[in-house]
Amino acid sequence: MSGNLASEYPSWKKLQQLYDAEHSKIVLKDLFAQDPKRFEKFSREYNSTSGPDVTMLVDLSKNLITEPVLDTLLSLIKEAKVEEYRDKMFAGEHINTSEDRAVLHVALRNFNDFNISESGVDEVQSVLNHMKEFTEAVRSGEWKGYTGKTINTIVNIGIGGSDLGPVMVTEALKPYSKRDLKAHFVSNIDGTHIAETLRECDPETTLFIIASKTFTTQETITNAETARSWFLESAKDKAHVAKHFVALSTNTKAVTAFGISEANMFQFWDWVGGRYSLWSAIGLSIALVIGYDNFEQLLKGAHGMDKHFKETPLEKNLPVLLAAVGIWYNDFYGSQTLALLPYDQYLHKFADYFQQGDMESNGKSVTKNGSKVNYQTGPIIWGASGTNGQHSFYQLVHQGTKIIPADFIAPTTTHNPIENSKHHRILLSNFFAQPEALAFGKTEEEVKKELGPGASDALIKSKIFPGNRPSTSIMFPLLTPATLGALIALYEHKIFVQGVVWGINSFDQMGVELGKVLAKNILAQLEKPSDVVGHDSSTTGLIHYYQKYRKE
Ligand SMILES: O=P(O)(O)OC[C@H]1O[C@H](O)[C@@H](O)[C@@H](O)[C@@H]1O
Repeated sequence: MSGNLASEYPSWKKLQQLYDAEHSKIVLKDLFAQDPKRFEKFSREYNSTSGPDVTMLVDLSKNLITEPVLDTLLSLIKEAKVEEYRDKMFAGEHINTSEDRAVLHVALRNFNDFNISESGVDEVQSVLNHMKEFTEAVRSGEWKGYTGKTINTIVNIGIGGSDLGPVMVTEALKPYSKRDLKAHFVSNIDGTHIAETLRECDPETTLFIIASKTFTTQETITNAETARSWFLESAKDKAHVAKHFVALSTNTKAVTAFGISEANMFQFWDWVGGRYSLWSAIGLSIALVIGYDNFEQLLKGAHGMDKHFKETPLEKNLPVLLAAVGIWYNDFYGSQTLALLPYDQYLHKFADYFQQGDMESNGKSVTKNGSKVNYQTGPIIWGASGTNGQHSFYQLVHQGTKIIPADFIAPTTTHNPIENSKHHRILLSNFFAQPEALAFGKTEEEVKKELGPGASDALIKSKIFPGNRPSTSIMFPLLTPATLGALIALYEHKIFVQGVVWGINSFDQMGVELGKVLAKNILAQLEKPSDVVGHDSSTTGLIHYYQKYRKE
């Protein structure tokens, strides 16, 4: 994050030479045949050294790497001063230079371990205490709605980082949830989202959580106002809002102007980036659903990974290793994407979550110094939970023209061992089989043997799997709150490492601004065709079409 161009580091040049000279010889089938210890060499086991026990296996051996390649990637990471920038982050230095802010999501899950001095860090525990007290009051039924009934429904209204984390984690940790507390998440400005949600809510028993770091986001404020009007249609008296609306924000002024008292506001700080905020007050819906103690386990699991990232040498450091292989594909093989493929239904929102986490962080094309990069930065993140993806897009991953690096993620044990864990055994056999098929493929000879004499050449060719398609496999015993915390932190730090190497600022999001400004301008012109000025003919034509056919 020095702002240097990655392509100027000596190791970058060496990697290019290695790629040019070696990549056609990096054939997984041969590498495994030549080295019976390849798995031992390229897999790492993580065991937490603080907080709850978390173990995880990260197997990098099915990646298109050799020891010289990995060593050079690690040298690149050293040359980019990743360790120095990591320590700056943990020390609270303002590494988000464009916004002059510290980047301290790690302080939200620190529990007084690392010494971090930045204003607000000393308030973290008191907000956690407030969250604990509040969640316990709601979950126990002690917190009553305006007619004296207990709360049985929560609606988190937020978007981007104020939505995706809570959605992903509450889904992932459903086995720990209070099943009689229904949770909804409203994000989209499309009125359908709030309208359909409100249809399932009773104003007497619903708690609205307005989650917005800035408390100015158009979608969230509009949805919150709609929810308040809907609520007041029944409750009538504005004084009842206090029992049914709470806010999670850094903006006290805007929260109180909305009508939510400071007592019902859960604070966080400008050094918490939206896409890194599930660990903050933004996690209130998570704590309500899974209980405060489980929420704390999530934080502690993440802290264990923070410690690992901060204290482990590069060659054993999991976020560093994931970042290294990602750079190899992204910048030398020319891969455009990374697929996240959890073989766990509870993680079905994991790829959606890291779409924002990774793409909003590293979707940049100028360095911190303002130089245009001459290499690829953040990958396109996508994915689906197994085995659904297999019956959808895996065809292209196996036999298409692109190289699609993929992370396969699975627990050894399921929360739902129904039918004697039969489902889980089938699921995991797919989890093991897919990376194997990707890596080793199926040769023409094998296809011919299978089809027998007389098979047409075209049929034979269509059944060949080229193989040599890379993947990383991540396993852990069970998807517990602490394990999930560690898994999320693993990817957060991977993103950090890559951002530092690419010299970009992973912690601003200037790219979301332009469209917002244009939409504001257009909103003021929607009334009549003569108001539509200052646009290209396409935009004008589209707005005119809307004006002609709309019915309101
Ligand atoms: O929490 P807020 O302030 O409503 O922001 C919601 C989202 O807005 C923008 O899209 C970006 O800034 C995101 O990073 C952020 O998560």
